[in-house]
Amino acid sequence: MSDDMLIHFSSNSSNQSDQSLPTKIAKLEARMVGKASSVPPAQQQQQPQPQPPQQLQPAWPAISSAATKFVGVEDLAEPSSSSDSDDDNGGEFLIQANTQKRQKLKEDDNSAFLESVEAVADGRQMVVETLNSKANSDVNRKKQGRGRGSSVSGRGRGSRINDQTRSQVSASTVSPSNGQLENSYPKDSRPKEQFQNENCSQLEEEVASLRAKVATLEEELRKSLQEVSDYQNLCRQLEKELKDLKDNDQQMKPKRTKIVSDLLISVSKAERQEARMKVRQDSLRLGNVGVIRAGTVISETWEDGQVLKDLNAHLKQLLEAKDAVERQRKSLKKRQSDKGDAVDTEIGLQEEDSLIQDEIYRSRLASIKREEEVIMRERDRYELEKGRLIREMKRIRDEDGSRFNNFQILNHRYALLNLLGKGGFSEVYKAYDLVEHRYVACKLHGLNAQWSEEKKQSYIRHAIREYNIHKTLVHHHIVRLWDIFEIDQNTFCTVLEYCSGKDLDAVLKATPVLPEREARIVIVQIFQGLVYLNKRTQKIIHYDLKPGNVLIDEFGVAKVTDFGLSKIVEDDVGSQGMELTSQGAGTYWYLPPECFELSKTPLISSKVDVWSAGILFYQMLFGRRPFGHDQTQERILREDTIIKARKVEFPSRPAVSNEAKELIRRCLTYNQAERPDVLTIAQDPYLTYTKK
Ligand SMILES: Nc1ncnc2c1ncn2[C@@H]1O[C@H](COP(=O)(O)OP(=O)(O)OP(=O)(O)O)[C@@H](O)[C@H]1O
Repeated sequence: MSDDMLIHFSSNSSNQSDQSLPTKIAKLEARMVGKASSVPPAQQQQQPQPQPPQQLQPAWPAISSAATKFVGVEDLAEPSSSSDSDDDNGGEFLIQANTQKRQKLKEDDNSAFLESVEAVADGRQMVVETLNSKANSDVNRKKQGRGRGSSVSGRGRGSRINDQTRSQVSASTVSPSNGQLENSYPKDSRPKEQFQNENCSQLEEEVASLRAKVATLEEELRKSLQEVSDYQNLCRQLEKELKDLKDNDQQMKPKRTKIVSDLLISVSKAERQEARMKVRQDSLRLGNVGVIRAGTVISETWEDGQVLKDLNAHLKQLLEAKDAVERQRKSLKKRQSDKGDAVDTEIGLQEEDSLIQDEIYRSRLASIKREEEVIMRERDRYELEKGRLIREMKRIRDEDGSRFNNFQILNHRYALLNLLGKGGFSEVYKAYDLVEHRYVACKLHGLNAQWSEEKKQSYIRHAIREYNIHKTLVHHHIVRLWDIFEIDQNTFCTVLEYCSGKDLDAVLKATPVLPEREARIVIVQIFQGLVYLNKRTQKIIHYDLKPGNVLIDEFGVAKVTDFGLSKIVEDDVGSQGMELTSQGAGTYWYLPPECFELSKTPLISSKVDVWSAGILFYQMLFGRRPFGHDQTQERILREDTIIKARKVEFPSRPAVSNEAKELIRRCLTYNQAERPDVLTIAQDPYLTYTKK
């Protein structure tokens, strides 16, 4: 690291330095120890041999040589004959040379003056170089002492010092504009020796400051190295801690899983207890299932609870009161007509009495009616509660009868909690995924042990097909399917995204009519899911859209589920649609007329889902289905109810916007060819929201 840093420093400085610095340093070193310059032999040959002072050439050529060099300050690094031949007494030679030069100056003022200054500068330069060379050799010695000497770094620093010094020399001596002396060193007023000494001390100061900088940098480097080593130690320590934590985590995993599932189980047990307690309390108010025995046949019947009994008794009383008042009113009218032949004055009085009496009866009847309405509303509310109670009783009974009710952990990861509900061939449990740490819905598909092997295989094929379709669907308004696995020979499980709210069927049972605004946002979400199904490369017809297959979570997000009857639209399907091979399946109130076509195999498309969505929307708005609402599936089929469903009628109440009605009309277009498909109807302005 320290070497890198040094190389870095030196490479930076060498960018600005002259390239001949090693040569110069070598020369300076040679001067200092009195040896020959270490420049390459070829270069040495061209240079004049050093001469003893008494044999020194007259100053003029030496000065002129120095002056030639000084003119090009950037060329200072080039070896000159005078500087090359200088030893440690070089300063002295220059003093001599300058003395001669002063004489010459008198003869030639301008040129000689300039040359003199240049020679002085050259002398300074040499002193600088000598000092720098010393500084460099100090630094190098230090580095070599640490076994990390680098000629590159030594050169870099030296060259930088030289560059700085050179630029100072040039700046202080010659004006770049006119080449005239700026006279920071007066040529005649001070003796040369003093001048040299001043320069020397100045340069020594610089060298000292540079040494101080080097020392600071070395100190910083030492600190950085210490920091690096500290960080490395810290890293090693943290790595070890992380590894320990991971090992610990691995060891703790089964324990943690056990704690989580135990907690979940105790919460679920508490919920089960609470649910049963609530059912018991509600049964007292709302009713219970009783058993009727008729000979050997035992059947179940519903017995209303006290609240409903009281309400019904109250209603009966009101009815009796109403009958009584009406009877009184009738007899009053009869009396009036019987006394029609009385005297005029009496008639006047009696008429007024009769009118008042009649008004009393009328008023009483109106008040009974009002009371009756209140009680009826209350009874309806209790009836809905009763419906909920009956469903909850059924769920509890199914849970108690389920073989999965004892909190098993399936597939080593899904902790089964409480039963959500039971469908035709499946039980859906709320469960907790101990790997992904989220709630899921585990749908347990049970094959009837009595079924033939062929039927079992067909059911499994069907479920795998559903899984393969469903697992590829990833959309906010479609319930995700996470997993599928076998439990035993007759049971397998699909793992679904858990929706914390209710299904739309339960919502509509609790509140059969939704305000238009709420119904609209539900249908919009359903259509968004349908659009997704129809924008995929492999288009899908859901085929079983009904309130029970729309789940609404606690935040009000609606999601389409149950792809058990869905169809993949193959690429080669014509514009009319694909053949319906599973005719008869589905929920008839929600299927379009083409699905009941018997004369030929019906062709179906996404327009089936458009029809079903239209029925759903109608039901949310008006509290009933538009076709065959009170009929059974069997009767719908027998009476061709849907085949006859040519036109949709709207009740006058509740009031619903024309846009909503128009959307329903479009969805329930009888003729399949004229009915818009999913992508077309999704463009309906009613199904899009824009900022007003
Ligand atoms: N992903 C889920 N999240 C939460 N509850 C669910 C989920 N899937 C189903 N349920 C609930 O489980 C119960 C049973 O669901 P299932 O789909 O088996 O019923 P179904 O639609 O009545 O039956 P079938 O599929 O035979 O028509 C329903 O009450 C439903 O609301």
